[in-house]
Amino acid sequence: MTFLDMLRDATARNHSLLCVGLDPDPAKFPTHWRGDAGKIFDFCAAIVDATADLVCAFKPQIAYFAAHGAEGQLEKLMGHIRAVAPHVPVILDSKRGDIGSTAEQYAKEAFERYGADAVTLSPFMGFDSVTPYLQYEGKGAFLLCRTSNPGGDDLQAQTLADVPGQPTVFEHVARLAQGPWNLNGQLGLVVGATRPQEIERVRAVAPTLPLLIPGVGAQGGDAVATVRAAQGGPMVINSSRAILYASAEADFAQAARAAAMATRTQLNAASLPA
Ligand SMILES: O=C(O)c1cc(=O)[nH]c(=O)n1[C@@H]1O[C@H](COP(=O)(O)O)[C@@H](O)[C@H]1O
Repeated sequence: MTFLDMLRDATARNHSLLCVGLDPDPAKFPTHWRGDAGKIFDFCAAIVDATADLVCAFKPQIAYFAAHGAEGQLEKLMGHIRAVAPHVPVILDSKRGDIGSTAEQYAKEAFERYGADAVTLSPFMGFDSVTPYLQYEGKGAFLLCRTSNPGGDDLQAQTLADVPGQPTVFEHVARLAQGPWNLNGQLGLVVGATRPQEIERVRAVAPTLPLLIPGVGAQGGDAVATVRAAQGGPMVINSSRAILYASAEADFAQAARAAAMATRTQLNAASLPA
Protein backbone atom coordinates (compact mmCIF):
# COMPACT_ATOMS: atom_id res chain seq x y z
CA MET A 1 0.00 0.00 0.00
CA THR A 2 1.41 3.41 -0.92
CA PHE A 3 1.68 6.32 1.49
CA LEU A 4 -1.15 8.08 -0.33
CA ASP A 5 -3.40 5.01 -0.12
CA MET A 6 -2.69 4.73 3.60
CA LEU A 7 -3.39 8.42 4.12
CA ARG A 8 -6.68 8.22 2.23
CA ASP A 9 -7.67 5.12 4.18
CA ALA A 10 -6.78 6.51 7.63
CA THR A 11 -8.46 9.84 6.86
CA ALA A 12 -11.70 8.05 5.95
CA ARG A 13 -11.54 5.38 8.65
CA ASN A 14 -10.80 7.78 11.52
CA HIS A 15 -12.79 10.61 9.92
CA SER A 16 -9.80 12.82 10.57
CA LEU A 17 -7.47 15.39 9.02
CA LEU A 18 -5.39 15.50 12.20
CA CYS A 19 -1.80 14.35 12.44
CA VAL A 20 -0.41 14.08 15.97
CA GLY A 21 3.19 15.24 16.01
CA LEU A 22 5.46 13.21 18.30
CA ASP A 23 7.94 15.78 19.62
CA PRO A 24 8.90 14.27 22.99
CA ASP A 25 10.63 16.75 25.29
CA PRO A 26 11.54 15.14 28.63
CA ALA A 27 11.49 18.58 30.31
CA LYS A 28 7.75 18.72 29.59
CA PHE A 29 6.90 15.14 30.55
CA PRO A 30 4.31 14.53 33.27
CA THR A 31 5.58 14.99 36.79
CA HIS A 32 6.45 11.34 37.48
CA TRP A 33 8.65 11.12 34.32
CA ARG A 34 9.87 14.74 34.13
CA GLY A 35 13.42 15.04 32.79
CA ASP A 36 13.81 11.31 32.14
CA ALA A 37 14.89 10.72 28.51
CA GLY A 38 14.62 6.99 29.18
CA LYS A 39 10.82 7.48 29.11
CA ILE A 40 10.62 8.86 25.56
CA PHE A 41 9.22 5.59 24.20
CA ASP A 42 6.75 5.17 27.06
CA PHE A 43 5.51 8.74 26.70
CA CYS A 44 5.06 8.53 22.93
CA ALA A 45 3.51 5.06 23.06
CA ALA A 46 0.92 6.29 25.57
CA ILE A 47 0.06 9.19 23.23
CA VAL A 48 -0.19 6.83 20.25
CA ASP A 49 -2.45 4.42 22.18
CA ALA A 50 -4.69 7.31 23.28
CA THR A 51 -5.07 8.88 19.83
CA ALA A 52 -4.66 6.12 17.22
CA ASP A 53 -8.36 6.10 16.34
CA LEU A 54 -8.48 9.90 16.00
CA VAL A 55 -5.71 10.63 13.50
CA CYS A 56 -4.88 10.36 9.80
CA ALA A 57 -1.11 10.20 10.52
CA PHE A 58 1.60 10.36 13.16
CA LYS A 59 4.68 12.55 12.68
CA PRO A 60 7.70 11.80 14.88
CA GLN A 61 10.27 14.62 14.78
CA ILE A 62 13.66 12.95 14.65
CA ALA A 63 15.60 15.67 16.53
CA TYR A 64 13.59 15.05 19.69
CA PHE A 65 14.90 11.48 19.68
CA ALA A 66 18.43 12.00 18.35
CA ALA A 67 19.18 14.84 20.78
CA HIS A 68 18.87 12.33 23.61
CA GLY A 69 20.58 9.42 21.85
CA ALA A 70 17.12 7.85 21.73
CA GLU A 71 17.13 6.49 18.17
CA GLY A 72 16.56 3.02 19.62
CA GLN A 73 13.41 4.33 21.29
CA LEU A 74 12.27 5.77 17.93
CA GLU A 75 12.78 2.35 16.29
CA LYS A 76 10.76 0.75 19.07
CA LEU A 77 8.06 3.41 18.67
CA MET A 78 7.81 2.77 14.92
CA GLY A 79 7.25 -0.91 15.71
CA HIS A 80 4.66 0.01 18.31
CA ILE A 81 2.71 2.20 15.87
CA ARG A 82 2.74 -0.63 13.31
CA ALA A 83 1.39 -3.02 15.94
CA VAL A 84 -1.40 -0.88 17.41
CA ALA A 85 -2.31 1.25 14.37
CA PRO A 86 -1.17 -0.56 11.23
CA HIS A 87 -3.52 1.54 9.09
CA VAL A 88 -2.06 4.90 10.22
CA PRO A 89 0.81 6.25 8.07
CA VAL A 90 3.93 7.60 9.76
CA ILE A 91 5.67 10.71 8.43
CA LEU A 92 9.24 10.90 9.69
CA ASP A 93 9.97 14.60 10.11
CA SER A 94 13.68 14.84 9.39
CA LYS A 95 13.83 17.77 6.93
CA ARG A 96 16.82 16.24 5.16
CA GLY A 97 18.50 17.74 2.10
CA ASP A 98 21.94 16.79 0.76
CA ILE A 99 23.85 15.67 -2.35
CA GLY A 100 22.58 12.49 -3.97
CA SER A 101 25.05 10.01 -2.44
CA THR A 102 24.36 11.27 1.08
CA ALA A 103 20.62 11.55 0.41
CA GLU A 104 20.70 7.82 -0.43
CA GLN A 105 21.83 7.17 3.13
CA TYR A 106 19.17 9.46 4.60
CA ALA A 107 16.52 7.71 2.49
CA LYS A 108 17.74 4.35 3.73
CA GLU A 109 17.61 5.62 7.31
CA ALA A 110 14.01 6.84 6.93
CA PHE A 111 12.51 3.99 4.94
CA GLU A 112 14.64 0.96 5.84
CA ARG A 113 15.90 1.64 9.36
CA TYR A 114 12.76 3.35 10.68
CA GLY A 115 10.22 1.99 8.18
CA ALA A 116 8.55 5.40 7.72
CA ASP A 117 5.84 5.84 5.09
CA ALA A 118 6.90 9.41 4.24
CA VAL A 119 9.58 11.98 5.08
CA THR A 120 9.95 15.74 5.17
CA LEU A 121 12.72 17.19 2.95
CA SER A 122 14.29 20.53 2.21
CA PRO A 123 14.25 21.18 -1.56
CA PHE A 124 17.01 23.80 -1.29
CA MET A 125 19.70 21.60 -2.87
CA GLY A 126 17.56 20.79 -5.90
CA PHE A 127 16.07 17.81 -7.70
CA ASP A 128 19.06 15.46 -7.40
CA SER A 129 18.84 15.81 -3.61
CA VAL A 130 15.22 14.57 -3.76
CA THR A 131 15.43 11.71 -6.27
CA PRO A 132 17.02 9.11 -3.91
CA TYR A 133 13.80 9.17 -1.86
CA LEU A 134 11.70 8.60 -4.99
CA GLN A 135 13.50 5.29 -5.60
CA TYR A 136 11.41 3.87 -2.76
CA GLU A 137 8.19 2.91 -4.47
CA GLY A 138 5.05 4.22 -2.84
CA LYS A 139 6.83 6.23 -0.12
CA GLY A 140 5.91 9.89 0.30
CA ALA A 141 8.22 12.93 0.40
CA PHE A 142 6.97 16.31 1.62
CA LEU A 143 9.07 19.26 0.43
CA LEU A 144 9.30 22.34 2.61
CA CYS A 145 7.45 25.03 0.65
CA ARG A 146 6.03 27.82 2.84
CA THR A 147 7.05 27.13 6.40
CA SER A 148 5.21 28.26 9.53
CA ASN A 149 8.07 30.18 11.17
CA PRO A 150 8.59 33.96 10.87
CA GLY A 151 11.95 33.44 9.11
CA GLY A 152 10.11 31.62 6.33
CA ASP A 153 9.84 35.04 4.69
CA ASP A 154 13.60 35.42 4.34
CA LEU A 155 13.89 33.14 1.30
CA GLN A 156 10.50 31.63 0.51
CA ALA A 157 8.76 34.96 -0.15
CA GLN A 158 11.42 36.26 -2.50
CA THR A 159 10.52 36.74 -6.16
CA LEU A 160 12.38 34.81 -8.84
CA ALA A 161 12.77 37.47 -11.53
CA ASP A 162 14.28 35.08 -14.09
CA VAL A 163 11.55 32.43 -13.90
CA PRO A 164 8.56 32.87 -16.24
CA GLY A 165 5.66 34.49 -14.37
CA GLN A 166 8.12 35.74 -11.72
CA PRO A 167 6.85 33.44 -8.96
CA THR A 168 7.96 33.56 -5.37
CA VAL A 169 10.36 30.85 -4.27
CA PHE A 170 7.56 28.96 -2.53
CA GLU A 171 5.30 29.12 -5.59
CA HIS A 172 8.16 27.81 -7.69
CA VAL A 173 8.72 24.89 -5.30
CA ALA A 174 4.99 24.11 -5.48
CA ARG A 175 5.06 24.24 -9.28
CA LEU A 176 8.08 21.90 -9.50
CA ALA A 177 6.54 19.45 -7.03
CA GLN A 178 3.20 19.40 -8.85
CA GLY A 179 4.94 19.00 -12.22
CA PRO A 180 8.39 17.93 -13.38
CA TRP A 181 9.78 16.70 -10.05
CA ASN A 182 6.82 14.45 -9.24
CA LEU A 183 8.05 11.47 -11.23
CA ASN A 184 5.89 8.80 -9.57
CA GLY A 185 3.27 10.82 -7.70
CA GLN A 186 5.15 10.61 -4.39
CA LEU A 187 5.60 14.31 -3.58
CA GLY A 188 3.71 16.54 -1.18
CA LEU A 189 4.35 20.01 0.24
CA VAL A 190 4.77 21.48 3.72
CA VAL A 191 2.88 24.73 4.26
CA GLY A 192 2.38 26.46 7.61
CA ALA A 193 -1.06 26.96 9.15
CA THR A 194 0.16 30.40 10.20
CA ARG A 195 -0.24 31.52 6.55
CA PRO A 196 -3.72 30.56 5.27
CA GLN A 197 -3.63 32.95 2.31
CA GLU A 198 -0.45 31.36 1.10
CA ILE A 199 -1.85 27.87 1.63
CA GLU A 200 -4.58 28.94 -0.79
CA ARG A 201 -1.94 30.08 -3.26
CA VAL A 202 -0.05 26.78 -2.92
CA ARG A 203 -3.27 24.80 -3.39
CA ALA A 204 -3.94 26.74 -6.60
CA VAL A 205 -0.49 25.91 -7.98
CA ALA A 206 -0.51 22.31 -6.66
CA PRO A 207 -4.14 21.16 -6.85
CA THR A 208 -3.56 17.45 -6.33
CA LEU A 209 -0.61 17.26 -3.92
CA PRO A 210 -1.01 16.26 -0.28
CA LEU A 211 -0.27 19.25 1.96
CA LEU A 212 1.34 18.68 5.36
CA ILE A 213 0.26 21.66 7.44
CA PRO A 214 1.84 22.25 10.86
CA GLY A 215 1.16 25.31 12.98
CA VAL A 216 -2.29 24.86 14.51
CA GLY A 217 -2.25 24.66 18.31
CA ALA A 218 0.94 25.96 19.91
CA GLN A 219 1.88 28.23 16.98
CA GLY A 220 -1.60 29.76 16.86
CA GLY A 221 -2.55 28.91 13.27
CA ASP A 222 -6.23 29.28 12.42
CA ALA A 223 -7.61 25.73 12.00
CA VAL A 224 -10.76 26.77 10.15
CA ALA A 225 -8.97 29.10 7.71
CA THR A 226 -6.34 26.41 7.16
CA VAL A 227 -8.77 23.67 6.18
CA ARG A 228 -10.73 25.98 3.90
CA ALA A 229 -7.55 27.17 2.19
CA ALA A 230 -6.25 23.64 1.59
CA GLN A 231 -9.52 22.18 0.34
CA GLY A 232 -9.66 20.41 -3.00
CA GLY A 233 -6.80 18.01 -2.34
CA PRO A 234 -5.42 15.80 0.43
CA MET A 235 -4.28 17.48 3.64
CA VAL A 236 -2.61 16.42 6.88
CA ILE A 237 -2.89 18.97 9.66
CA ASN A 238 -0.30 18.58 12.38
CA SER A 239 -0.47 19.56 16.01
CA SER A 240 2.28 18.52 18.43
CA ARG A 241 2.71 20.39 21.73
CA ALA A 242 -0.94 21.36 22.20
CA ILE A 243 -1.81 17.66 22.26
CA LEU A 244 1.29 16.11 23.84
CA TYR A 245 1.38 18.49 26.77
CA ALA A 246 -2.34 19.11 27.30
CA SER A 247 -1.71 17.99 30.90
CA ALA A 248 1.55 17.76 32.85
CA GLU A 249 0.07 15.28 35.29
CA ALA A 250 -0.52 11.52 35.31
CA ASP A 251 -3.67 12.01 33.19
CA PHE A 252 -1.57 13.30 30.23
CA ALA A 253 -2.74 10.59 27.83
CA GLN A 254 -6.44 11.17 28.54
CA ALA A 255 -5.86 14.92 28.21
CA ALA A 256 -4.07 14.34 24.89
CA ARG A 257 -7.02 12.30 23.69
CA ALA A 258 -9.45 15.05 24.65
CA ALA A 259 -7.32 17.70 22.90
CA ALA A 260 -6.99 15.54 19.77
CA MET A 261 -10.72 14.92 19.73
CA ALA A 262 -11.48 18.63 20.02
CA THR A 263 -9.04 19.49 17.23
CA ARG A 264 -10.40 16.75 14.97
CA THR A 265 -13.94 18.06 15.51
CA GLN A 266 -12.85 21.61 14.73
CA LEU A 267 -11.07 20.53 11.52
CA ASN A 268 -14.02 18.41 10.38
CA ALA A 269 -16.47 21.23 11.00
CA ALA A 270 -14.31 23.53 8.91
CA SER A 271 -14.17 21.08 6.02
CA LEU A 272 -17.93 21.33 5.48
CA PRO A 273 -18.85 23.58 2.55
CA ALA A 274 -18.49 27.22 3.65
O1 LIG B 1 7.97 20.03 8.64
C1 LIG B 1 7.34 20.27 9.68
O2 LIG B 1 6.69 19.40 10.24
C2 LIG B 1 7.26 21.68 10.13
C3 LIG B 1 7.30 22.65 9.15
C4 LIG B 1 6.98 23.97 9.48
O3 LIG B 1 6.92 24.85 8.63
N1 LIG B 1 6.69 24.28 10.76
C5 LIG B 1 6.68 23.32 11.77
O4 LIG B 1 6.36 23.68 12.91
N2 LIG B 1 7.04 22.02 11.48
C6 LIG B 1 7.08 20.99 12.55
O5 LIG B 1 5.76 20.78 13.04
C7 LIG B 1 5.77 20.62 14.47
C8 LIG B 1 4.94 21.74 15.09
O6 LIG B 1 4.81 21.54 16.45
P1 LIG B 1 3.76 22.37 17.35
O7 LIG B 1 4.02 23.81 17.10
O8 LIG B 1 4.11 21.96 18.74
O9 LIG B 1 2.38 21.93 16.95
C9 LIG B 1 7.22 20.60 14.88
O10 LIG B 1 7.65 19.23 14.88
C10 LIG B 1 7.95 21.35 13.77
O11 LIG B 1 9.28 20.88 13.60
